[in-house]
This record gives sequence, structure tokens and C-alpha cells, in this order.
Amino acid sequence: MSNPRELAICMLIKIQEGSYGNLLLNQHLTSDMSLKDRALVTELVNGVVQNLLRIDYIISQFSKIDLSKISPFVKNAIRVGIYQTFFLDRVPDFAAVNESVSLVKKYEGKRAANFTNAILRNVLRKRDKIVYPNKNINIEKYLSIYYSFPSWLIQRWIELFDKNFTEELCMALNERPKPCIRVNTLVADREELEKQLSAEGARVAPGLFTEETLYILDSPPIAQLESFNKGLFAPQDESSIIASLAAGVKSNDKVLDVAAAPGGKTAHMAAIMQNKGEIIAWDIHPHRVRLIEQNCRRLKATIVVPEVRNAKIPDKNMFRKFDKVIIDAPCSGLGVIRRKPDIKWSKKPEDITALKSEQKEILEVCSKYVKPGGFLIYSTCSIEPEENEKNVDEFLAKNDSFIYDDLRPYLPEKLHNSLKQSYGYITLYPNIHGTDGFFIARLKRIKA
Ligand SMILES: C[S@@+](CC[C@H](N)C(=O)[O-])C[C@H]1O[C@@H](n2cnc3c(N)ncnc32)[C@H](O)[C@@H]1O
Repeated sequence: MSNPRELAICMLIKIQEGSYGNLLLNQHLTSDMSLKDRALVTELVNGVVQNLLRIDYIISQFSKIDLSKISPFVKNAIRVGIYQTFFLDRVPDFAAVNESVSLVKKYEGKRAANFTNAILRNVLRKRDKIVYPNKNINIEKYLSIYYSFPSWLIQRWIELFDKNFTEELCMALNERPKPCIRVNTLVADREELEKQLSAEGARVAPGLFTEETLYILDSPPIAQLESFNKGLFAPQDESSIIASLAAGVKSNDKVLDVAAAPGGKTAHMAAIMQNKGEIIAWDIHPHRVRLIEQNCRRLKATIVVPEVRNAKIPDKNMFRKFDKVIIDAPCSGLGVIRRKPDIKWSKKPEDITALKSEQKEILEVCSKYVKPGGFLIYSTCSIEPEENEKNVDEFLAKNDSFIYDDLRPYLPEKLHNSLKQSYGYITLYPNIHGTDGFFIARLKRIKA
């Protein structure tokens, strides 16, 4: 399939049937497609998924047929057409309409094509007259439709934060983040990497908080850069970079990273430890443990011992053996919606409850691996308190061998005023910090 819009429509149908957007894009965007086409497919798929409720609201204003009765191909062809005309500057309106109409004709015949044409032209003609739910009458409905977030999430966030914060959060989560990379200090320093990236045609900007972070402003595809293949850097969000700093690892530490794949924090900690000491890196999925192996090989992290293990199953032989235990827990991922917009549709309120108990179990079991005087770092890429401070607070209430440890010595100074009173944990928010949403807690074992 060589037409990027056709490919995007087919992927959108699969995503609505339950496939993961990122996996589909990785699978179908092969090197025989031009860079431009790959970028367009990615933009259309992520853009439609990100703005789904608003796009469907617009369609429903102009279609006499209920959305649920429109065939998946026609519906997604209209969505792709509307996304291009409302959210992208670079595609002329007539081209967006014509492409959708001719694809519908190819797949569903002339009648469906006429319907598509009528809706899209009508939407274009009346685009300035679209009336969204009134913000002053029903703020929840307005935020849900206008920013395209499920109403349960909007309700939850308004209760947790407030209306203004929720609106800012939605806006930030709808922004496309610049790719973020970590300088691999095992192989290069920041200056060397900047020079090499510039020679390879990439432009970068410094990190918001940390020395080892660079943001890519524009570049050839990252995986094709020589500097990537030589392991000079690792793609990693700054929030995740901050989490490995919070671990405060040092040379000759014995570290256990219990949910480590694909190895972002593992390889970073190996760099901080200057490849001295040991990091045992577990993950439950064999294919993901292979990613740890591949990434550590590319990044020359030689002290990492990857293993397929379920962190919920205790191993008595390893109790109290580690200086640092890192639990980068499986979580809802609601903090990384900027990168993976389909998360907002795939996650349900009950997932948060289920994940909380899974995280609690891992926390309970893996805390036993920390030696007296050692540290436990618990993190998630979620901003939901149940997965974060509530979980840790409940753990601490039941385990008097642990206390919160002051994060300030490990965090960039600019973040100190975001720490709560005990200084033992921090939540990063995209609308405040400009990073992914992330939670990091640091605990100390004070008793055997
Ligand atoms: C947030 S990701 C880890 C990201 C990683 N720490 C990094 O920085 O690249 C969570 C990982 O936990 C793994 N996982 C889920 N349940 C697990 C379990 N019971 N035991 C070990 N790993 C688990 C998942 O396969 C996933 O790779």
C-alpha cells in the first residue's frame, strides 16, 4: 500500500479494533517508503487519534447518519480529511478532500464517495460556524470535546486538580513533544555529541533541567544517525533521565532494576556508575529483555545482567542484597499521552485500580531486596495519585523499615520547589515542567 492516506485510514481502523498505534506504525512504516510519506502517515494517525472526539463532534454536526452507522473506512477517511483541514497547515483543503473522496470510491463505491464529499465540503464551508459545548455551562463536556479526552478522565482531573489546571494539562498533552535524547557519557561528552549531531544534519537545544539532556529540533530519522548507532546517545524523555538521577547510584553499587525494559534507566545508571559495579535488570517479557540486551550493547553498558523474571515472585536468596532497588513500575501511562495518544482511549478507570494493586504487590516484594541503609526508588509515567504517592504512603504506613529520603541532593535545583513537604517524592507535569508526566519517590531502608 503506497498511498500514505490509505495506509493511515487502514491503521486507524485497526487501532479502533484494539491494536496499539505505536506498534502498527513501527510495523508498517518500512524503509521502502519515503521519509515524507512516513512522516505524513505518522502525523495523520497520531493526529486523528489525538483529536478524535473533536473530529467526531464536527462530523456529527454535519451528518444525518449517526456516526456508529457509518462504515469504518468512510468514517476514518472523513476523519483524516477533517484532521488535515482543521489541524494541518501544509495540506491544501481541496487536496485533503479529494484524496479522502477518491479512496472511499476505491473501497466503498460511488455512493459512499458522494456522502464523504458532501460532509467534507459542508464542514469546510461552515468551519467558522461550528459551535462547541459551552464552557461556562458545562466545562467537563467542553474540555472533553474540545481537547478530545474521555469524560471520565476530565472529571477525575477536575476533582484532583481544578478546571484551569485540567485545561492546561489537556493542552500540554496534545502538544507534540520534541524528541529528547540522553548523552551517553560512557562514550561521549555533550560537546562531542553536539558536534557530531550537527555534522549529521541535526539541530538540538539544551535540556530543560539536566546537563545530559538534548532536545532534537530537527534531524534525519534518529535510528539512521551514525551517532545513534555508535551509542553516543539514547532516546529518553527528560523525566526518565531525572528518575535515574534520583536513584543516586554510584560506582561499585549493586543495583536491582526490577521492571527494566527497554533499558532506558538501566543504561543511564550504568553510565553514571561508569560501568563499575553491577546492575541486574529484570523484565517479565522475554522479547523486552532482548531490548535491554540490544540497547545496553549499543550503549556500551557492560555491567548490566538482563534476566527474564516476574518481579512479583520473591527470591529469598536475594533479600537485603542491594544498595539500590529501582521499581519503574508498569503503570497506566497517562503521563505520556503526548507520545502515545491512543492511551487516552485504551485506558479505563478500572485499569488504575488494577494497576495500583499490581504496583503495590511489586513494591511489597521488591522492597525486601534493599539492604539496610540502602534505597528504593519507585517511579511511574503516570500523574494519578493512586499509582503514585497514595501507593507509596500506604506502603510506608505498613512498613516501618522504610522512610522517605530527601530527593534534593539528587535533583536539579530548578525542581526543588516542586517537591512536597517530606521532599521524598516529586510529580512532574507536562503543563508545568514541559516533560512527560512522571512520578519519582526515594525511600531509605532504616532497619533490617
Ligand atoms: C515503565 S516500563 C519500564 C521502563 C524502563 N524502566 C526504562 O526506563 O526503559 C515497565 C516494564 O515493566 C515490565 N513488567 C510488567 N510487569 C512486570 C513484572 N511483574 N515483573 C517484571 N517486569 C514487569 C513491562 O514489561 C515493562 O517493560
